[in-house]
Amino acid sequence: MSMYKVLGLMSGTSLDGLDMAYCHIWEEDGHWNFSIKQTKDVPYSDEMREYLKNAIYLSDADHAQLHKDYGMWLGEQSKLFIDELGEEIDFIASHGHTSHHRPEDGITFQLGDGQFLANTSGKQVVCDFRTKDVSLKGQGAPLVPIGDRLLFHEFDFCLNLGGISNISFEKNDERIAYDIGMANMPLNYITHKMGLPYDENGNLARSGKLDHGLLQKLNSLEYYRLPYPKSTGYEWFTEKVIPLVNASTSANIDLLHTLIHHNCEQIAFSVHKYSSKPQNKLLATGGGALNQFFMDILQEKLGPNIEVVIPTKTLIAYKEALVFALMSVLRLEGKTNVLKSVTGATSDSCSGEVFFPQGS
Ligand SMILES: Nc1ncnc2c1ncn2[C@@H]1O[C@H](COP(=O)(O)OP(=O)(O)OP(=O)(O)O)[C@@H](O)[C@H]1O
Ligand SMILES: CC(=O)N[C@H]1[C@@H]2OC[C@@H](O2)[C@@H](O)[C@@H]1O[C@H](C)C(=O)O
Repeated sequence: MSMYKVLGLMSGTSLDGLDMAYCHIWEEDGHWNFSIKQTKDVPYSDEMREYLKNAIYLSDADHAQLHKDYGMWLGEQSKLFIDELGEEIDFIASHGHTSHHRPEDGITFQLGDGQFLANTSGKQVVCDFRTKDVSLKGQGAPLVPIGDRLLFHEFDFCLNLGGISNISFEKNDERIAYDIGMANMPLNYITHKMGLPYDENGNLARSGKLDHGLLQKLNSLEYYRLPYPKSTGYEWFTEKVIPLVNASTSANIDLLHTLIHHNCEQIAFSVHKYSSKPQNKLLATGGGALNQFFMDILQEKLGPNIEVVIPTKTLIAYKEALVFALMSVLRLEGKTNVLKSVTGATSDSCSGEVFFPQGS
């Protein structure tokens, strides 16, 4: 039995910062196991957040520069964390930060150059986990469901509430997953206007009231009627969601309240459609699981037959970094780490580019 010591790096759509999870991962009797040994969150400076957020609008030259600079920054942060750990690691698994995602045009791009990351950290790196799947006509997302299947099989549904919400579950022995819609992205859009990073615990949303007109317009968005496989991102949010939110004259707290109801209705719609047992367990992770009002409304909309399980804060915040660590192990063992049943690609794949440190 080999035990891998992996540093997983994730930068999500909420743009809070870099999530780092040092994990032990091993396979025993045909089952994958994990232990998250230590974690670190490096918040982005306002300047860096703006750069990453606007990367989609950069010129080719500036985008290439940011790719290299961010790769070096990831390497520096990894080196600092590894020094703090005081332990040797085997390799780094880096998701990077998505700047472009248009799978229908064959495009997905994660910032954070793997070679510069490897050179700066002095460690082997596995990164660029989405391109191969998109080249196979897949959505290139979500990727975490392979981890849901291999590490969290005791749950009927795995729901992640980051900037975007996504869900995964088994159906006829196949893993199915897709982005349901938005989660914290529009909530943060409103709280930023109020001068707050986010709505702690959902307290502001709880004090608001429902804007029925907005709820109905949001629920009517075409994306929700598309069949899976499907994925979404910042582009959909700016083009389709923001205009509806901006058109409402409701107070900010009412918008927060309504957006949470809307999210939970869409999640409940998916879960009810695909639940096949009398009693089901749903694992809720991502920052939204820390929003108590969100969790209360979710449980209310799901009803008593679906139990919402909220895990430790470590798993809530670092599950995605952990799964990219697992994906890198699978990549180096030459095993499938991206499922066509999830992404709609023409085949499963063993995805990720590998870089070895160069120079001294
Ligand atoms: N205590 C809290 N109360 C309410 N909301 C919270 C709390 N903590 C975090 N959040 C929300 O969760 C967000 C971060 O979630 P997370 O880190 O899972 O997103 P992400 O990984 O960037 O997104 P994605 O998975 O879509 O790429 C914050 O921006 C905030 O909106
Ligand atoms: C293209 C891209 O970066 N997509 C992210 C994003 O953030 C959440 C959702 O949209 C999901 O599709 C994906 O991330 C997670 C980690 C995934 O691939 O499973």
